[in-house]
Amino acid sequence: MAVYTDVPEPDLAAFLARYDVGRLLSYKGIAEGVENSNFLLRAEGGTFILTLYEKRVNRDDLPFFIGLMEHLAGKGLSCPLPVQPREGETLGELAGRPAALFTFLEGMWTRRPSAEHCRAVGAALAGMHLAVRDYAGERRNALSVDAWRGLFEGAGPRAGEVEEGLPAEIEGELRALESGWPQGLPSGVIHADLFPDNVFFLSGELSGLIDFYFACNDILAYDLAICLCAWCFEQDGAFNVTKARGLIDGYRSVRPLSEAELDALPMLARGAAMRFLLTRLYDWIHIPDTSFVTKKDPREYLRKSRFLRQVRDVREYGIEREGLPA
Ligand SMILES: Nc1ncnc2c1ncn2[C@@H]1O[C@H](COP(=O)(O)OP(=O)(O)OP(=O)(O)O)[C@@H](O)[C@H]1O
Ligand SMILES: N[C@@H](CCO)C(=O)O
Repeated sequence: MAVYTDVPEPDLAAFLARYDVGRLLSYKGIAEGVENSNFLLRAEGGTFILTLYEKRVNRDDLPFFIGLMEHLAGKGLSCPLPVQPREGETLGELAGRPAALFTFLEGMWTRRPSAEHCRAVGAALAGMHLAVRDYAGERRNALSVDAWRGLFEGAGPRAGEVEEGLPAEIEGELRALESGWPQGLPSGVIHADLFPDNVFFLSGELSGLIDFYFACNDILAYDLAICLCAWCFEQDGAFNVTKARGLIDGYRSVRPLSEAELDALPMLARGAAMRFLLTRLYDWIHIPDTSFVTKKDPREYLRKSRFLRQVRDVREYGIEREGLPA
């Protein structure tokens, strides 16, 4: 479970005294998530999420993330809004860690996304891409194509323990990605981790997006490619074209994709599968089995990568291109 840092009640009460939220009524750790410690907190002034930023999040990036959520909420996008203290910085310190308080977002994430969920996610992602066009913050994507080889080397020879022949297979795919990675496509701030557990639905409607802690500047269509990987495969590994069509058409209903973006999508999707294969592989090898963090299976993304490597044209995702038959 993701509560790495214990928070003694007197420390929390002192932290909360900076805010206009009244007295602390209760708080409990949230088991989900792996990066940070999150607490559900009830105070006289309402229900909030308290986040303590753990080691894997770079302190210098926090103003970018917090500013981004403030910007998005200011544009009417439903996401956690950092609560402003009466005075001082939004980002405080609690139990020796950087900490901030956020508004609570109603809803639940869906474990069984439908094509309609995918359409809603596509539209919300495009809405985010439009909303961040005038966000001044910038953050390099430390997990983009130029970082994958380092991650792979960091996994080391033990990658072969996950599956025989895996190092050679990754090496071949990395070369293809490094030489064929698209250039010059529209870029901006992307979410970069918009998996089902980061999208809330309420009564069938999308109620908000959370977890902006991988957000960075990169190719906009790469964000859509990440969603394609995360939302459009069934649990048995089969690709679902109806979901892919929903996702991409949902996106295009808000922000049209250029021909160049459509052409690039198959390569971007291969890259997305590689990114999550490699980060999962790295954790699989380096996080001890005794850790309380549930490690995610890299083989899921290996299977997705294998499928996505066969795709030659975006129409194989079930969508139509203007002027071209599907
Ligand atoms: N603003 C919010 N409103 C309601 N629930 C929230 C909010 N923020 C976080 N949560 C809850 O906390 C959980 C963990 O949050 P989050 O995904 O941001 O953590 P994380 O450690 O960064 O996770 P990840 O491993 O996905 O990077 C969510 O699944 C959700 O249940
Ligand atoms: N969404 C990532 C975890 C990091 O947030 C994964 O499934 O590998």
